[in-house]
Amino acid sequence: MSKKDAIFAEPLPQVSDFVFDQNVVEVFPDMINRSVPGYQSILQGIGQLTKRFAQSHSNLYDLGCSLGAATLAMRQHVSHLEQVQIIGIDNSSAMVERCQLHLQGYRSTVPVSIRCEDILHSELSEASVVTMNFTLQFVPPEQRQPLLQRIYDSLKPGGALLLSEKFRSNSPSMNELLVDIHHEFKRANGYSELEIAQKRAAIENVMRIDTLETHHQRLQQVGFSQSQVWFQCYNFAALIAVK
Ligand SMILES: Nc1ncnc2c1ncn2[C@@H]1O[C@H](C[S@+](CC[C@H]([NH3+])C(=O)[O-])CC(=O)[O-])[C@@H](O)[C@H]1O
Ligand SMILES: O=C(O)C(=O)Cc1ccccc1
Repeated sequence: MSKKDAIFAEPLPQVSDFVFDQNVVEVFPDMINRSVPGYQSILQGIGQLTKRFAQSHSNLYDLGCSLGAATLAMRQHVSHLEQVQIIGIDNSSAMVERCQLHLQGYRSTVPVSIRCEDILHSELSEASVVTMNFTLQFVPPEQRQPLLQRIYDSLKPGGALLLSEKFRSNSPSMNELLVDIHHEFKRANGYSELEIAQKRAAIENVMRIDTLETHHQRLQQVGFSQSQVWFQCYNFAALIAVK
């Protein structure tokens, strides 16, 4: 059981930019489950889609793997394949260390390696499935297209990118509605107004979110022939793009 997230529970004199440090690692499962609507459903879908798109003799990547939740979801669905390995990458050493410990608690015949690297500089090759479950939103906006281009180039024909993101609506009033019902979801999960406000202030400089239209356009620009939202709850969505 992970500890309860109380990172923003007390008033802070100044809210600093959010970082994935040891304090966040300790509460991460509780934080993500109480903050991201549909997180468990998305993990289940990542498992299902991995089963369909993973190929023998290929690499599967989990970019921004945190504690390896998507890595585990993927791994459960590829044991019938030959010569596959899963590579999880995260640039937070605290996350990577805890992820490695966590994965030791599960058994599988599918090899997994977890690397502490910046995904902007990782080598990607021979991929059949690349998962970015709420990671692209932390990449500087101008780096997103070059990163997606490298992902596209690393994919084998028929390979897929599984991309989950918080998004904003083009319409200010519809955006306000989605943000508001997401905050209501957080309140229902026990976060106070203060926690919601301080988290928002901490994250606004580090998490720059796009519209779904921008995501679809960018995926098309780098070469994906098809992209489709397969899950949405409030302002959170999961897309698949196929090479
Ligand atoms: N440039 C980067 N290079 C590597 N890692 C990065 C980078 N930028 C951010 N990260 C990492 O991306 C992760 C984002 S969390 C992903 C959840 C997970 N996918 C899950 O399925 O539970 C989502 C969230 O907390 O909102 C963090 O662990 C960062 O260290
Ligand atoms: O914590 C929140 O309320 C957020 O919106 C941040 C967030 C967004 C997407 C994944 C995890 C956390």
